[in-house]
Amino acid sequence: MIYPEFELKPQLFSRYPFDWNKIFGNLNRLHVELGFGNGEYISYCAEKNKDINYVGFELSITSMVKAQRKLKRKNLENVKLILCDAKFGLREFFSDESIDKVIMNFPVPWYKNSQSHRRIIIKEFFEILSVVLKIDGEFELVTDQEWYAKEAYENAQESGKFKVYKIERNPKREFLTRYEKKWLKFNRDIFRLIVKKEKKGSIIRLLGSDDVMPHAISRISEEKIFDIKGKIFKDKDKDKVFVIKNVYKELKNNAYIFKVISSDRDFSQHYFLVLYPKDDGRWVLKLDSESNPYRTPAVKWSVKKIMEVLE
Ligand SMILES: C[S@@+](CC[C@H](N)C(=O)[O-])C[C@H]1O[C@@H](n2cnc3c(N)ncnc32)[C@H](O)[C@@H]1O
Repeated sequence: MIYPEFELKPQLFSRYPFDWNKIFGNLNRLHVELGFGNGEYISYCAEKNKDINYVGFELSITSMVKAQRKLKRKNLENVKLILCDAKFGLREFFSDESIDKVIMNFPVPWYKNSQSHRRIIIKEFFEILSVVLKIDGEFELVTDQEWYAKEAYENAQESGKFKVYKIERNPKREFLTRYEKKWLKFNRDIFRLIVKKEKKGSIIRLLGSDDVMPHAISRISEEKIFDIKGKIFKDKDKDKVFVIKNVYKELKNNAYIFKVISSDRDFSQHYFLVLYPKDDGRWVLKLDSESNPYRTPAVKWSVKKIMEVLE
């Protein structure tokens, strides 16, 4: 984090979704960019429209740093950037009907079938949009891949909640993103899809408003600790899964550390849990202080379940 005023760390919040009016300190409209890259587009828009608040999502730390430098140079106060999967963030951090516009410029298409689950514009994405966009709010997708625009078009149509406009080929855009310039140099066609929300849908969010730090206290059988390494746990409806990748013993503190990977539906996280003895003979299991996952149902369940298994 080089300029903390531009970066929001959502894991540090205890209530979801956020009150964006409070975060920005005004009641301005809200636009969201998914995959902002090096931040050219979001900083251009935010400088031009000071009366609109912008939130950007990105997965690349390098891009995040570059984008923050741009915002600093322009001294912008109407942008917050988040390092997080855009689909997860759109679902969890925005309340119903709070966003005026969502834009995605040149998403990674994930061509291969085996990677298609990573595509953002899958059916569930339009369900999320149908909840978080205001009525008449827009989603704009710009891509150099015609099939990708068509897939998004079909998914939006199928959802039945949007007015879906015809895909435009080589639309006139007042600002060209880095990838747009790159593809235009190679004489590639550019495709734009715009959809407007007409009806509200429904979604189930993972994060709630009581996200306390999960922890468990119990008597355990210490000899069971290393036996659970490599074990996979699935709940009965398979919404939550976790695996204990490794178990370490801390020499100094008589404590143990578990490296865990958990998944809630399509969202995975890595984190560490620490297990240490109390004076009364019981043990405490909780998130390690260095580890900051979202406290999703799978994370909470992993703490409870591991303690149960060790009892
Ligand atoms: C092809 S680049 C386009 C960057 C920029 N929008 C542009 O047009 O120049 C795609 C960007 O999306 C980001 N990205 C990919 N999947 C993402 C996800 N699930 N959530 C947030 N950002 C993502 C990548 O890190 C990358 O910076």
